[in-house]
Amino acid sequence: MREPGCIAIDGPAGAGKSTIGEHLARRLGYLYCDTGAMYRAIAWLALQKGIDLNDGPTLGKLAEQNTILISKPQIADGRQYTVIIQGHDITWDIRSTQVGRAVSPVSSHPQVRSILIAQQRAIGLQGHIVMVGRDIGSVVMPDADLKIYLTASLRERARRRHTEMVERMGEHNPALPSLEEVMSDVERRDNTDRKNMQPAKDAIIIETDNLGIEQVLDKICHYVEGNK
Ligand SMILES: Nc1ncnc2c1ncn2[C@@H]1O[C@H](COP(=O)(O)OP(=O)(O)O)[C@@H](O)[C@H]1O
Ligand SMILES: Nc1ccn([C@@H]2O[C@H](COP(=O)(O)OP(=O)(O)O)[C@@H](O)[C@H]2O)c(=O)n1
Repeated sequence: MREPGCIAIDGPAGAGKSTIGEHLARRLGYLYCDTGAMYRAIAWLALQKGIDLNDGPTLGKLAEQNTILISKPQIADGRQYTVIIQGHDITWDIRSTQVGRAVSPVSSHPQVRSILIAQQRAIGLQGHIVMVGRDIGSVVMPDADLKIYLTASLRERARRRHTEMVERMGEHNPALPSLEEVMSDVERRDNTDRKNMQPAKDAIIIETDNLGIEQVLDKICHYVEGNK
């Protein structure tokens, strides 16, 4: 079998898609594309412009009229990549709690999805890419050579997300949400995302509750080897 050209990694919030996806891309020398960052960028812009998050047509136009630039990190501050929209570096802004609460309603609109999915497909056609998100294996790149669906329990995913926030914001930051608040945010996002988050029928599902990052990576590399 030939080397996998496109590897799709899907799954719910906190399953490990971005971490595993970036490590895998680096190990294979592949491009890495985090499609969630694109939806988050549109959500951020919508919040900036005070656009109603239920207004699909206007949000679709916003996605159509604004280029999202995602490039290699120019700043060594722990970022995986740099996200720029309308000349603003919003790499960390898109990780805010506010954007986290807005992104699912924004991404639920077909007018937004059709624009971003077309852009994601164009990126995927470059080949030798690890693309992460919710619907990569099922919708964006249905012919992907390898489809992985990562998941974990809600509690574990909320714990991971909260730990990440403590590391980024500092444990005494007054803006730091509690683990319970993070868990309800993740659960709310799961519920809104559910429609667009069904694993592809040919996806390999990996439960990661009791697996460390390296163990998940090794599992996936085993499938990559098997795919060659
Ligand atoms: N298998 C794992 N075990 C423990 N922590 C993990 C695992 N996978 C990811 N993490 C950590 O959980 C947090 C969320 O992971 P991330 O890759 O951002 O998830 P997603 O992109 O699916 O939302 C990160 O801090 C990451 O280091
Ligand atoms: N391919 C994708 C990727 C993200 N999304 C949406 O964008 C949101 C943020 O995606 P993300 O990958 O950054 O979120 P995390 O899983 O990293 O928390 C998700 O909760 C979905 O609502 C989507 O609808 N389709």
